[in-house]
Amino acid sequence: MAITKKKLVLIGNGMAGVRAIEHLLKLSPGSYDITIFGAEPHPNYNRIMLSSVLAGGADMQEIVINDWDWYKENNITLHTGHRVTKINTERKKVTSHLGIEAAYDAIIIATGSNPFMLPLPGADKEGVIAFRDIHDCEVMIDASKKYKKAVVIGGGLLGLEAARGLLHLGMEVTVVHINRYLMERQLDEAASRMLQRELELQGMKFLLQKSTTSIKGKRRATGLAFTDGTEVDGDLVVMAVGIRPNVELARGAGIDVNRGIVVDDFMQTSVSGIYAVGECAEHRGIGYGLVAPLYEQGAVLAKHLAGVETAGYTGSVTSTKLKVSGVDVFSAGRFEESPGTRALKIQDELAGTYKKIVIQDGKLIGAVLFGDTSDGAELFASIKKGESVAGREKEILLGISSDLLGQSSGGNRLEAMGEDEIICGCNGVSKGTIAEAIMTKGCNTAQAIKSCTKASASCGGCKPLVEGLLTLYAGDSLGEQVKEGICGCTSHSRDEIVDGITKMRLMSTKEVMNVLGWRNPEGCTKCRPALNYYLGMLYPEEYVDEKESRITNERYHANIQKDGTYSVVPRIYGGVTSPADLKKIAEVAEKFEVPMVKFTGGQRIDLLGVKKENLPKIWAELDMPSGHAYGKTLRTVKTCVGNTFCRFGTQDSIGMGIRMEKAFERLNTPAKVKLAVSGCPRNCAESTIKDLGVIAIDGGWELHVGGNGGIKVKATELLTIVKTEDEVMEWSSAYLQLYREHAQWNERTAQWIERVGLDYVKKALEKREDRLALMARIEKTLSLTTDPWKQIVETAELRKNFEHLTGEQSMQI
Ligand SMILES: Cc1cc2nc3c(=O)[nH]c(=O)nc-3n(C[C@H](O)[C@H](O)[C@H](O)COP(=O)(O)OP(=O)(O)OC[C@H]3O[C@@H](n4cnc5c(N)ncnc54)[C@H](O)[C@@H]3O)c2cc1C
Ligand SMILES: NC(=O)c1ccc[n+]([C@@H]2O[C@H](COP(=O)([O-])OP(=O)(O)OC[C@H]3O[C@@H](n4cnc5c(N)ncnc54)[C@H](O)[C@@H]3O)[C@@H](O)[C@H]2O)c1
Ligand code: SF4
Ligand code: FES
Repeated sequence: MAITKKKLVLIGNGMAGVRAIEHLLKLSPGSYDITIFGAEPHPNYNRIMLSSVLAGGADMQEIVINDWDWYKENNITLHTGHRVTKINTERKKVTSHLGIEAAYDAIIIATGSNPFMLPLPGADKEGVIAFRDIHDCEVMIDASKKYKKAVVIGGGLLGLEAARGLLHLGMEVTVVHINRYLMERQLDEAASRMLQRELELQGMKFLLQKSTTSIKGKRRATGLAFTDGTEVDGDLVVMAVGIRPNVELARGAGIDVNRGIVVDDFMQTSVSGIYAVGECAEHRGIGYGLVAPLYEQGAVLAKHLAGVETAGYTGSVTSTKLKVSGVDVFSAGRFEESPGTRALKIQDELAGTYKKIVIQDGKLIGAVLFGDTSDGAELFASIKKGESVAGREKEILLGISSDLLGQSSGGNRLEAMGEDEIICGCNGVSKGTIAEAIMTKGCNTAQAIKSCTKASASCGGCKPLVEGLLTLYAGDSLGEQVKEGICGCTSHSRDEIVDGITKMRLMSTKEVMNVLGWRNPEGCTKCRPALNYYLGMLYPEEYVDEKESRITNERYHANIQKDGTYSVVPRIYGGVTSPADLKKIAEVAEKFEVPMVKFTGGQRIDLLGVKKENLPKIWAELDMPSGHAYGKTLRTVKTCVGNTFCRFGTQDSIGMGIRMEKAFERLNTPAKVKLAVSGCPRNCAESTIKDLGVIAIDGGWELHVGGNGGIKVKATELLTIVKTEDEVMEWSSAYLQLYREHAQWNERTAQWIERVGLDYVKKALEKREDRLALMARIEKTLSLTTDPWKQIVETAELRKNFEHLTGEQSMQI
């Protein structure tokens, strides 16, 4: 007797529903007769990637998840362009708006959400749209060809991704946000302000704390009017103010509906045989608006329908990553402080990074990252795991918990993960799938894994984990790593850019961006200072430094402090001062009422709390060179007393240090450079945690390189041993120039040497002729430098400009 298959109807051909079907087909192939209704006229596609389509990072073909053939191959009856309007629970059939009927034994409702459209006067005008599907995307692309100005209402994830896409399409974009700061559902205020500054640099405009009252225009929208009486112009209005679960169909069928369709842990609704997954569902009072939890729901439902034992769905912790090129923002879990939680934060204005972690009962429960999101995947894994991080909080904050992935708790966490555990939430790719791609399909680069499994193809947040699995499974046979651009504005690597600049003799940042095809023609805070550095390094004589491409502190020649004041650190060669200089510093501190005078770790004197307008006056009165305590340049040469006074000293460390500092001061370098000279191996100047540390020995000097005493403490490695002070200068010059010519911008010597290997450095410096050539180039560069404080003090124009800059501008790079 032929067994009649059960009839399963999926309503909604979107991400969550089709995902459940994919799982079901794997778990129990052929056990159901499947019919799918989809209101959109397309096969199943990756909605997440619409942002990338708009921003030029992907085309429509690339975002299809399952093409038409997939439905045929799996014997699925597909009705696209058919909106189901009725579920008849008595006769057990569904009907579409065009009259097609399908009988069912089981139904999955996966109707997603509707974008919330503010019920404003004028909301029905032409040019007012949401951003939800391919059609909306096409409308925006068309509008950008005819109109100039766009307004996006809503500064959440969707609004900002829409705005970035519209900028890419050449429109002027204003984002109107109701809150005090952007993305308040994912970020705290500090991260949000940094994000806003970065997006402003990309050309986005913002109107915060604005409540829209109406949409202006006759037939077509021409702008918005606000409650405070102000207005903004715009020929395209995109509403991105949140979503509402699409529940009307379920409600009409008598299914229990709250905000979403109420489901139990097996995605079962209040009506037997009818299930719901995705954004339309409400589980334990929560409706999710991100793919990762919806895919988890789909996996549970598929098991349940296939009769495979499952513990059920218990809810998800979520993480988000804004998909805007040139800006790295990550948020996970409960990032807001509340009673009983402890928040630790670290902010580096210079590098433009911010990190916040939130801890409760010794466990990590939330995190916010800006500028550098490389720890995101690991932090998220720890949050999900709910493991104790007690005693490791500081390490985690500073990113030196070498192995949040778990080595500290015995064995690598990636190794310990189950095959079914999800690595890429956006695409629902498990560890097992990636492992199989690496081991049986020869995918030995992150790019190959992406093409093969789609892992890391959407927000990119899982990339560190994918790379971790590559190392785990491919080990030594790792192929060429994915080609990464220096930032989201370009896919060119540092070496390709430097090569391009040299071969085509490109002479300005704009020219580089144009000729090398930057995706974002304005560049961002990562690439602009980097290009400025590379051009200055390659053309020391011809290139005119672009002040506007420098970070704030370098433009002001002082470090901005948290209260907006600055710090002044004069150059004190080798840390050796004189009564006359000390008097001068004291008088200046008194006269300008400097609130704090402090000795720095690098043996300098820091005048803290100086008002911006007083900077040139203080520099004039001090009449001392800039200590460059603010720049990517030589900071200090720390010295011990050496054989001049110390009974252990074997050489004149003070003399050597002063000679080095006088030689290399004002040198632009990829990242800050700190030096030290110790008079004997007791190493009182801490030479072994410096970028270049010199240690005197009997009859000579040891040169140590690649140390770091900052966030990631690293001891130096021995480069060479020399006999004379002249040789110290020759090797130091050659080493610093090699670093200048080969490191990536913002890469400290420690990271550079870790990347290229000490052997590479030794080999490049072993021949004297090579050292002399490098030395000649550094000397040329050094001969062209001037003291910036002196220059500003002596140039009325520079001084005037300086004084006229506003506080707001000072916060931008
Ligand atoms: C531009 C954009 C970017 C995003 N980026 C991210 C991101 O980076 N990360 C992330 O996690 N999430 C992101 N999201 C959210 C994510 O896309 C959604 O959470 C996800 O698509 C929801 O899946 P779903 O299946 O529940 O709904 P959908 O994917 O919306 O699918 C529902 C489908 O059902 C159809 N439908 C509705 N009613 C009926 C009916 N009565 N009959 C037949 N068909 C019907 C709809 O037309 C739709 O095609 C983004 C969303 C957008 C719009
Ligand atoms: N990268 C990602 O993960 C990503 C990208 C896009 C969309 N999404 C998802 O898509 C869904 C929709 O995104 P969304 O950004 O629209 O939703 P959202 O609810 O996260 O954000 C909406 C924003 O609009 C603001 N807002 C509300 N009313 C307003 C008004 N009258 N005027 C101005 N601003 C107003 C809110 O303050 C809020 O910040 C969400 O579930 C989101 O998670 C995720
Ligand atoms: S490093 Fe040696 S020479 Fe220098 S102060 Fe210490 S003991 Fe003296
Ligand atoms: S988690 Fe977003 S692409 Fe993998």
